[in-house]
Amino acid sequence: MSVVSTIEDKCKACYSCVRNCPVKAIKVESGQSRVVEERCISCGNCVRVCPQNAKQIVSYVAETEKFLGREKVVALLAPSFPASFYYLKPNEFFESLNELGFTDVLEVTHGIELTIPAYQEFLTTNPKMAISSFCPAIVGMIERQFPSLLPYLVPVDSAVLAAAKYASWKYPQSKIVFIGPCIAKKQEMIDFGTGFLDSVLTFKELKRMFDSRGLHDKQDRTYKTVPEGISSLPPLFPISGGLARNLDPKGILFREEEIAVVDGKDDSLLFLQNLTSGLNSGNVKFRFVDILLCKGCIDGPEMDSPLDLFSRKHCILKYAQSKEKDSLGTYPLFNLERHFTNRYNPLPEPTSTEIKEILRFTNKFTPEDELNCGSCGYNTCQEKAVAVYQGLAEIDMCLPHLLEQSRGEFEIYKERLEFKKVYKENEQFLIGESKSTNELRRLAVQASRNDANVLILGESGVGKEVFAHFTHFLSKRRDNPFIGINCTALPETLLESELFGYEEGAFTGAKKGGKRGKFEIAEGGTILLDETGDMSLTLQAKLLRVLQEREFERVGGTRTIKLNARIMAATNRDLKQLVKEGKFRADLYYRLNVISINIDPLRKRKEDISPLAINFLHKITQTKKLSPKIFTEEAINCLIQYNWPGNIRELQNMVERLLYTVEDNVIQVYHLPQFLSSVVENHPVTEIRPLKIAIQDLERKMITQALLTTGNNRAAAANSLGIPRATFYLKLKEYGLID
Ligand SMILES: Nc1ncnc2c1ncn2[C@@H]1O[C@H](COP(=O)(O)OP(=O)(O)OP(=O)(O)O)[C@@H](O)[C@H]1O
Repeated sequence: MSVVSTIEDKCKACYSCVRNCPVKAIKVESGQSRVVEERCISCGNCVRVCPQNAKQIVSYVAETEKFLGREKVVALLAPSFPASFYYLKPNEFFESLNELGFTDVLEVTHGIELTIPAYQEFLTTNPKMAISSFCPAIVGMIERQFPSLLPYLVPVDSAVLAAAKYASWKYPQSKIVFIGPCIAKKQEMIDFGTGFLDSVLTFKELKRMFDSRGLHDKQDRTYKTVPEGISSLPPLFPISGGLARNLDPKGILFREEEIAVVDGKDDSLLFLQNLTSGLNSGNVKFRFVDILLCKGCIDGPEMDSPLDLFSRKHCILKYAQSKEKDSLGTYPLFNLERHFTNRYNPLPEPTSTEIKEILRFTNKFTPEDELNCGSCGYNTCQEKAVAVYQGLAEIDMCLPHLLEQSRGEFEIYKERLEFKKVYKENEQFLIGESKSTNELRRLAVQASRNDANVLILGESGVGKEVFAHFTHFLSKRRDNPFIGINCTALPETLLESELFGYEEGAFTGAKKGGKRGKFEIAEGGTILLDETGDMSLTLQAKLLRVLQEREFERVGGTRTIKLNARIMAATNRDLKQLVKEGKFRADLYYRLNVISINIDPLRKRKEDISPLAINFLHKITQTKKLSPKIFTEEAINCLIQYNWPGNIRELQNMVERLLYTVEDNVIQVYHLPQFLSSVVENHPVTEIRPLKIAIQDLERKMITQALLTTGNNRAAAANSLGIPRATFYLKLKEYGLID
């Protein structure tokens, strides 16, 4: 259970908590920051810095109020109280506690007296360095981030736990309530305090309780006698270095230069990092490290004091002067032994390629683009990219990027329009880095310089239409329409009227005033006859005439219309074979085949897979307004290894599916469907998995094999599989093999 949580309505995603969390325990999800329990050390920095008060700490106030006034209750008082309740004299403060229902007051300083001998013994018997374990946030940090330092933590109870043991012994049948400035003590109670501590209140919570009973107004009251539990040891340890002074006031255990006094979250973190590497290289000379995550307990997150640190320290010293004793009291023997747990659970580290990929999402392509402004809560753009990879940050949480997006959308649009005619812009049509795609680019540029007919061959989904479109955009026809028409999708007569148009009354159901056909609509532009191989022989003859004469008539019309469109044709069928079989006119074939382009299947140009997948990820994310994601290198590897029978279309559909189904920022191998991940993992065929999925896999394989063996003849493929053509089409759609 985490002692800190977020009040969702209040969190406004300012990332203050992200910025101030020393252990990366804040995760931003859907614009809300939440505490990651396993990583949190309960230091309370997020509570302290949240401008919206959106972080709340677990409260035991209600529970405590239930036993106050009804049972014997001991207030176990942290020694920093004079700096928080500076406006009350100690006796007035004790009196207020008494009026609230506390029957006894016992100072945590007793815990110091109890633990000092154990610390001294540890230091005397252990020649190695020792790190104080009083600060629960530091212990939490070492357990989670610096496991190699665990053996150096002094295995002795904290002063609070020792004092709680003493209080339980001294006041049997009483409830023990620790009151202090620390949030991590709440976690310490949950983890170790069972049987000794019944509640933990913070100074802030206590003040609210005082307020509700009007106890702050009652000053100048005197406690009848000094409470029995008041220790006479000067309580110096809420001040940085105080423990070391309490521990070895005469400098017997260690020399001044052998003590490291460290405080504050940034210094502590840096110190522990340096200490870890120093120990590795044998460069550490300290005997004792007195370390606190805050700048002393007087800087605790729940001090609730307007005084500056110097004044707080002054309050403590003043109170300490009222204590005269410099020798320790005598106490019964308690078992103060303590164990620590290795909670180290490192987050995955991205490769530099993965970091680059994440940075691209917020338009950071070069080191100069990385502003390192810190507005996302991370010191550098690279750090933030790592957090994205680790699932702690969201890809688009970049203020300059969001500003640029909203401010610059219009400008960018304008700019794009201006660039429309420039080759560079059009180049984006054809994504891919393979030799084969580069060659396609070259051929497109070449083809764009003339008006010759183009025949584009290649398996289904390889990008034949994309190529045609690209060539059109490079040509001088670019400002006129590019019209694609699928010749298999329509029955013969409908296709004819779609291509040639029709006159009014040409057939039953013909529109009034007739209709322009694609040849007319494409005026000045380009027309792509897709799947030409499936055209009927009658239509082939009509098409041949158009290509020869460059003129045509509408269906039912007599007026001759000049063709002013460039003709391109595409097919996934083997046209030469169809010619041999008498299914495709040889003369039409030669007419179309002036420029012939053969596009390789995706499995033969693997270098294209990664850029294509990444490009689809970006495009689909933007157009469908989905949350951005990246692939791990291993996941991309799986995509590369697979042979993509449905080619680029299949890849595109797969990326879209993953964007919908994967909730994390990063698409990992285990998110991929089995037929993709197994390429890399090499699962045995005998592997037991859900039957439905196994059947789907097999079905998919059979379909792609049928397409391969029939030379992409869908009717023949359906026939060989023994299923109706309509069902076959549905299956192709289901497996992303057609749109
Ligand atoms: N080089 C490429 N860059 C970006 N996207 C591409 C590329 N090639 C193909 N695509 C995408 O893949 C899908 C299929 O492409 P296209 O329709 O051009 O293939 P095709 O070979 O004409 O298919 P079919 O034979 O089934 O008509 C489209 O969504 C297209 O945007």
